[in-house]
Amino acid sequence: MAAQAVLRSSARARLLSGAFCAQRGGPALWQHHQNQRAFSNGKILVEMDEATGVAVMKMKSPPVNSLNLDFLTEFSISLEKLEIDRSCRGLILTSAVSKIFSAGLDITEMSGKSNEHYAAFWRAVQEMWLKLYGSNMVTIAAINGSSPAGGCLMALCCDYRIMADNPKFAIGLNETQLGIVAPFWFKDTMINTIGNRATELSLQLGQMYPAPEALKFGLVDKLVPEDKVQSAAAAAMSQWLSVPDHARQLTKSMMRKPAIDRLVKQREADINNFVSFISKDSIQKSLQIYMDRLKQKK
Ligand SMILES: CCCCCCCCCCCCC/C=C/C(=O)SCCNC(=O)CCNC(=O)[C@H](O)C(C)(C)COP(=O)(O)OP(=O)(O)OC[C@H]1O[C@@H](n2cnc3c(N)ncnc32)[C@H](O)[C@@H]1OP(=O)(O)O
Repeated sequence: MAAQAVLRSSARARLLSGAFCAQRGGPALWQHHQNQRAFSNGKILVEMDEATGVAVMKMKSPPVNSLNLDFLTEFSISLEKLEIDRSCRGLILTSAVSKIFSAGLDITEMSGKSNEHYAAFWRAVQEMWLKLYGSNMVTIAAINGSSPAGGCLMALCCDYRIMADNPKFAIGLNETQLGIVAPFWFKDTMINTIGNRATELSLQLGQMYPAPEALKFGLVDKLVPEDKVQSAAAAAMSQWLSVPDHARQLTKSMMRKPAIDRLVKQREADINNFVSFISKDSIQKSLQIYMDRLKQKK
């Protein structure tokens, strides 16, 4: 719990000092309506049911909910706001963009930018992972669309994953297909979910799994019809919330702390690795080819 406590207190200090807020022009405030509360800060909408203590976080950054620096900053602020709210016990993470959960890291943030920008971007990716993977809340991903790479990572950070039963929606860590490499903490998160051998296959091949295959691999826990994803997530949430918080939280921490501590210890080295890797000409070329292909498929 120590690393978690450090993380939580440093994030809280930043939040309260307004470091994020100054950049974004102030924190979004809760709007109250009967026993519902909501706030939105542009790319993310959070609705909280005060009766159940469950918040639904909807990513709404069209066209594909790609994770750019602004999005990641808003995501971390929103998550921290819920984390410090004692009345919030559970979080359902989903998308407000049709057919897409999240397209993963925004490739344009990793192309043609300065090393300072790459470092700031990577720190924000780390922050998102540390907060979501280390959350004390029950976290459930309601995966209502495709979810490659960083999108898959977000889902894997949650305690439970429910996906729309549509073979057109795929999920996986496909980094090698872009000519890049999933860092050790992406790998650890996947190993902790589906095991070593399945992760090795999956990562080397950069495999994207259509929903039914993702279920077979244990990458998601349950498939339901597309229009039942939210209600199934709410039902699963009430089951998870029936477990006493303190026991569940300590168990979660016991399972995840080694991975979290590993990144916390090597955070700066990991940023330096990312910057020197991503700024290589050969890597920039691979990303350019991948982006060109994405645009050509239209
Ligand atoms: C010892 C080892 C050392 C190693 C050191 C390691 C260091 C670390 C290395 C780096 C690690 C980086 C980790 C990266 C993680 C990532 O998340 S990379 C991103 C991966 N994402 C993808 O591959 C998704 C690509 N997108 C798609 O497959 C499809 O777009 C979609 C999500 C399935 C949606 O399809 P569709 O609805 O048909 O929409 P499109 O027309 O394809 O897209 C709409 C527009 O959005 C743009 N776009 C899509 N995805 C992204 C993205 N990820 N980033 C930025 N932009 C994206 C797309 O180009 C379209 O744009 P326009 O043409 O301008 O409309």
